[in-house]
Formats: sequence, C-alpha cells, structure tokens
Amino acid sequence: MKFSERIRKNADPIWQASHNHPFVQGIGHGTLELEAFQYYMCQDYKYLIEYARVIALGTVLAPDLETMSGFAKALDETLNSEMDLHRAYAKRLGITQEQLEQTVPGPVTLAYSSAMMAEAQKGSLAELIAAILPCAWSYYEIGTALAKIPGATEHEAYGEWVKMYSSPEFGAIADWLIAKLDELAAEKSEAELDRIETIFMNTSRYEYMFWDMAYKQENWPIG
Ligand SMILES: Cc1ncc(CN)c(N)n1
Repeated sequence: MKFSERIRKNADPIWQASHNHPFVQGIGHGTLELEAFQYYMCQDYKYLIEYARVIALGTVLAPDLETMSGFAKALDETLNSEMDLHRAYAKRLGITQEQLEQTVPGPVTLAYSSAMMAEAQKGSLAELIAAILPCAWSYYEIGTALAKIPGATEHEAYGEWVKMYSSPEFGAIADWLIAKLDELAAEKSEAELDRIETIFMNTSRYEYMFWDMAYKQENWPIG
C-alpha cells in the first residue's frame, strides 16, 4: 500500500465527516445560507494567503528543479486561480477588496494556518507536504463528489465554487503533491512516517473544523 493510501485510509472518518458536513452538503445542494458562504469566503481568503506562504517554503526545501517547479505551479494556481475565484465571488456578494483583506482571521483560521506554517518551518519537505495535503486533496475530493450532484455545477451561487474544486487543473496539484509525498516517504523510517501521518491527521481535523467554523460563522468570544 502506498503511504498516501495508508494515511487517506486512516483519516477516512475525519474526511467522511467533512464530506457530510452541512456546509459542504449545502454547497452541493444549493441550500447553504449565503451569509455563511460570505463569511467563509472572507476567512478562506485570509487562510489562502498563509497557505500560499507555506507552498512558497516548499520551493525553498525542494531538493531539485522538478520539485521547485511543482511548488511554483501550486503557488500560481493558489494566488492567481483559486484566489481569483474568491475575488470574483467577493464582487458578486458585495464584499470589497478592502473588506476581504481586512478580514480578521477567526480562531480556526488562525490556528490552522499557524499549524501549517509551524510544521513547514520545523520539518522536512515531507512534513511540509503532509501539512498542506489535506487542503489540496480533500477539496478536490469534495469538489468532484459535489460535481456529481445534479445541477451543482450550474447553481447560481455555488456552481463556480464546485467547478473550481472539481477542475482537472486543481486536481493536478493534489495529484502532484500525493506523488511527491509517496516518493519522499519511500526513504523514511517507520518512526518518521508516523510523525508525517500525525501531521496529516491534524490538518485533516483542521479542514473539518474550518467547515464547522464557517457554518457557525464562529468568531473570537471576546472582541
Ligand atoms: C480551509 C481551506 N482548505 C483547503 C482549500 C483548498 N485550497 C481552501 N481553499 N480552504
């Protein structure tokens, strides 16, 4: 079994909880409250800025040009395609660029992005990839699952979101990260693999928590 298959299997209960979360199902069935989606878009914009910084660190840790180039593509996809989606949505939803940029990261946004950055700064490239992989992989998995719901890709509010995350371009980044992690895992001891798996499990949990935070439009308890 490939290392990626092992960690995906072990994370399955968490991933299934994300698939079944009312926020995710609400996007697929077009029933999600627009206000929760607006909140999500602003928080996600801030999250993606930090995610992009972690990807950029991947180019620093990359051992060769092919790997550097893969991270450069992931960075471009995030900053210029994925965040364009957020900017376009913001416009449609009446959120200004200033509002997007001035969003205060909520507790889960801050905890998740800080955890990714901490793993990237103290670990090896495999640990960095484990920290960001649930982000790329679970969204592609969720996007492709939601795209199968009749009408989901055509929905007036959420169709563009479903199209983005089920797109082959987005999937190619997830596939590249999976293959890179498997390649690096082949050289690791069992103790190191356990540590890498723990990171993957934790950021998988944060993915679930992000959906939940958005659904509840959670904020800091004290201003
Ligand atoms: C929280 C979160 N996780 C993942 C993705 C997909 N890059 C995202 N946009 N936001």
